[in-house]
Amino acid sequence: MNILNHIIPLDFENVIKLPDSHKWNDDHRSPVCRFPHVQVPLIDLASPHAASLIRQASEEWGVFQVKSHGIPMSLLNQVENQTRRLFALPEKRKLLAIRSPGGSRGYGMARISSFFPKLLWSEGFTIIGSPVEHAVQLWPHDHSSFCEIMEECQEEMNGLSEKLMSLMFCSVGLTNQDVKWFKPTNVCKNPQQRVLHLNSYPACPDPDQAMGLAPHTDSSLLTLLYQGNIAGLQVHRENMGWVPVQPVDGSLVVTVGDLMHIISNGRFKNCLHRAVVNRTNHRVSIAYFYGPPRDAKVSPLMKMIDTDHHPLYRPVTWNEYLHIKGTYFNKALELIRLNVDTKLG
Ligand SMILES: C=C1C[C@]23C[C@@]1(O)CC[C@H]2[C@@]12CCC[C@@](C)(C(=O)O1)[C@H]2[C@@H]3C(=O)O
Ligand SMILES: O=C(O)CCC(=O)C(=O)O
Ligand SMILES: [Fe+2]
Repeated sequence: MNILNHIIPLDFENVIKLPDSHKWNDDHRSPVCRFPHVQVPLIDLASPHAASLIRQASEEWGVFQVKSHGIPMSLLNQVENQTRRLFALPEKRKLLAIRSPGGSRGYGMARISSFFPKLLWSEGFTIIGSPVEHAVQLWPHDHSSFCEIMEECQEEMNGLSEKLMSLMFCSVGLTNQDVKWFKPTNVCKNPQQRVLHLNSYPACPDPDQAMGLAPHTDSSLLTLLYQGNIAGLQVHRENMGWVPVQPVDGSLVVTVGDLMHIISNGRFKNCLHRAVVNRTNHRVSIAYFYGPPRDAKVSPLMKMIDTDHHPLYRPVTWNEYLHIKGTYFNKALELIRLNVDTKLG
């Protein structure tokens, strides 16, 4: 298959029947959890117990939803509207901002697509740092509202990610000083660290055979996801299967990424998740990937290691890990795992 087939999405506007290239078989579309009462934890960040609830959710699930998070609903609505505005553009215009092969920024199918035998019923747009360069191509005379709203979103999501990181550290007895590279400032100075990814899942003529976003874990420390009020995200829980994450008005989903799994020395679960599609509604979601400074080596934190808990992973930078993930996908963690006999020091 041509490499661009995994970057250029289908022109969904003009499709009335699911093409074979997008028909997934049952092995890939394993069913949802049989217990409807099983729900991803919803945590009120205003609660005095927030830190311990986050620890428990991160150890058991690797995912939770948060409310009272402080990001104004008006901003989330504007981000959703701008996202819909972008994906409603004609395919020809969106292709002006196409991601280059091997690149990370711009319009296209999610990078994981090339690791699966069938194509995804979705399109995405990744912003790293300033969105301006691509926004000018999309709206030559009217890009400023998109840029202002996306930049404000990056700033707010960065602040919330830092707050959640501090709570997670605190919940396992760490202070911010225990983590050399973690310097919460509330203002994200390094543009490379502001990764915002917009997802679009058009209504699908045969949702049971299609896949919005195939099962994956995120490479980040944490991912914040706004999914509006249309369901589609499912998380995998051992012994239960795929659990749908019900949208809760104004709340955000927080998933633990691979790098958090590494620095917690396996204590926090990295969350395997996927997105399914539906017949009637065009769903969009907005993901903010929070990671360490690009050149900082991250490794299991000293306080997570003792004679019973040897370090499980070697040090990696976020850039290096993204490269390994982009090449080996779900084998990436295995490839940086240390031998069980490796001793401290
Ligand atoms: C920082 C990043 C995380 C990401 C790869 C990227 O360089 C930019 C896009 C991100 C994304 C979004 C959709 C799912 C995902 C697995 C993918 O294919 O591209 C993630 C990547 C990731 O977490 O590895
Ligand atoms: O759209 C969703 O619910 C999931 C998005 C996601 O997993 C991602 O962007 O990494
Ligand atoms: Fe994801």
